[in-house]
Amino acid sequence: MSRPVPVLGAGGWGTALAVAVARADREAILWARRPDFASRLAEVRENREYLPGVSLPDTVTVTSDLKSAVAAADFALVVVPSVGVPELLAALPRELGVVLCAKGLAPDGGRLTDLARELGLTHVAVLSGPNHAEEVGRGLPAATVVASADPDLAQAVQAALVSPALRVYTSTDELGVELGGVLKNVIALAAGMGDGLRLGDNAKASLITRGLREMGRYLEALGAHEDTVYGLSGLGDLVATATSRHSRNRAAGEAIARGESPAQGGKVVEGLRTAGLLDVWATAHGHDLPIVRAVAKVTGGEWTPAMGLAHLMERDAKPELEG
Ligand SMILES: NC(=O)C1=CN([C@@H]2O[C@H](COP(=O)(O)OP(=O)(O)OC[C@H]3O[C@@H](n4cnc5c(N)ncnc54)[C@H](O)[C@@H]3O)[C@@H](O)[C@H]2O)C=CC1
Ligand SMILES: O=C(CO)COP(=O)(O)O
Repeated sequence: MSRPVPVLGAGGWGTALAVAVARADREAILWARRPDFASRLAEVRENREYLPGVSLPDTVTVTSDLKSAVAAADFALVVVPSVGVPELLAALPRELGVVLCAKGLAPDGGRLTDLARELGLTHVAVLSGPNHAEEVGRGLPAATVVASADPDLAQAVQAALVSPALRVYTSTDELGVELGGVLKNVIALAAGMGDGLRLGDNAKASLITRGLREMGRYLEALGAHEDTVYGLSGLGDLVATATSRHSRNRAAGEAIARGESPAQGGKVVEGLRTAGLLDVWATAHGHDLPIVRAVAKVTGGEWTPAMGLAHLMERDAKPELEG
């Protein structure tokens, strides 16, 4: 019999993934950090704070006991926001496989997969794609990709999630899949600012296209497979996030452009943290990431959204395919 799948983190995405595991006819153990929150979720069977309207199937159990959650597992889905990933990984048994689902970076701006390996975890994978929790939780059709240097782990994760509602692909390009999800949040913030400034459909399409190009340049510089940026974790997630009413990153950008707080009701907005980390990386390594620069300056409070727009529109004219 297949072992239960621990899903560590009971926000919107962790809850939706636990439901997806149940839909794949596997038992899920949903771990929440706060005992009172876990008790309430176990009783009410609906995550009213982070994913309202989605009932937990009977095959999802809820706990706040991390040790027991992972005790019988081969691998766990790690679904807390990137700021919480280092502490959680440090508390896991070294032999456990970890599937990193956060779309953010480590505190030093590095990759979460590198951090996992530095902590002695050797079975590492990432899961990423155009996957709004609100839709996956409801069983609307979606596709995603699990990438790992360890093909057995990638296939085990695929088997634990695949169902008629969720098509799960595998990839060996862990770096490309991981960083696509990180970058697209920053471009989605810019798209939201465009929405807030009422820049129109041409601007949105141009931003997505040039954003994809920027993502491709960054991924290539770091050694990703050249096609990954055009896959689910790149183009797919960029379109889903930059255009969706569900996206917190897009909504945060829109709020900033309206002069409001970017906070999204206590839900994580990864791009706000990522933009500055990526801009520092680009400056240190001599890479030109103009959209990242504009978003970092605006979210850092140095530029207004209008100044960010001018930074992008008034750059030197050049051939489309050059950079
Ligand atoms: N919401 C979505 O549709 C998707 C989110 N993601 C990614 O998944 C990650 C988690 O996002 P969501 O579930 O949406 O977040 P959320 O904002 O819905 O919930 C965050 C959850 O993490 C908990 N948490 C916060 N800080 C923590 C810490 N230091 N340690 C442990 N738990 C902590 C909170 O109590 C809450 O339960 C993010 O990196 C996000 O980019 C990826 C795909 C889809
Ligand atoms: O990653 C996501 C969809 O694939 C969720 O995006 P937001 O974090 O912007 O809501």
